[in-house]
Amino acid sequence: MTESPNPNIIDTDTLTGEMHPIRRAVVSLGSNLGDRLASLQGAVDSLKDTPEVWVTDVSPVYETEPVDSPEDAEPYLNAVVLFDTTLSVHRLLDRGQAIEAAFGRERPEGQPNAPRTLDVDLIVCGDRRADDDLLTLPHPRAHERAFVLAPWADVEPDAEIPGVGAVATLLEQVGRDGVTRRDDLDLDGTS
Ligand SMILES: Nc1ncnc2c1ncn2[C@@H]1O[C@H](COP(=O)(O)OP(=O)(O)OP(=O)(O)O)[C@@H](O)[C@H]1O
Ligand SMILES: Nc1nc2c(c(=O)[nH]1)N=C(CO)CN2
Repeated sequence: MTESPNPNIIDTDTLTGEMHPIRRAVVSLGSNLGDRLASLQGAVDSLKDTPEVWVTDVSPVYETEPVDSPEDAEPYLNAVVLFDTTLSVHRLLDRGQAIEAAFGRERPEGQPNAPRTLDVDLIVCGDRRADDDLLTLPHPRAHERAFVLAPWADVEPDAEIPGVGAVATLLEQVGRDGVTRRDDLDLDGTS
């Protein structure tokens, strides 16, 4: 756990001049190609190295059956990362996509949910909502995905998806089929 800065700090987006209060954000990490654990750890380290991002919690790792994926898709490793940030939500999206690219993420045309070395999805950022060509917040499918809800509930049992509901309740509804906590695997959130 890292100390968060003064919660009253208000920072300024250098690009837009917008002011952003500090917000608590959650990203979901996924990998089902290559060295899956190394990619997730790389994403955690990259988030920790991001200015205006203060990582507070890294969830346990889950091995999960591919959802809505090609028939021959391999199992995923999934985890979530909680952090405080003064970045705008679009900057967070950009940062997530840059981290995906740095770990070899490819986007084969016409193949939704193709195997990927690394996926970084922004799940929530405080109670911020977005619905534009680039970004939907809260993430529109997080509430139905045990591979997001189970690791999130482990590190923040009273978490809420704003406008949707409590993560623990959503997880009860969705169930834990297809998700297995891998206590033999560990992400280092402290380095
Ligand atoms: N909350 C969000 N987090 C990440 N990407 C988002 C979000 N909302 C919209 N997007 C958009 O979704 C596009 C496709 O992202 P990506 O290819 O990672 O999807 P995916 O992870 O395969 O599928 P899914 O969105 O179902 O998790 C991105 O280019 C991005 O602009
Ligand atoms: N188990 C699992 N299934 C998925 C995942 C994922 O991270 N884990 N990501 C997807 C698109 O983001 C589609 N399906």
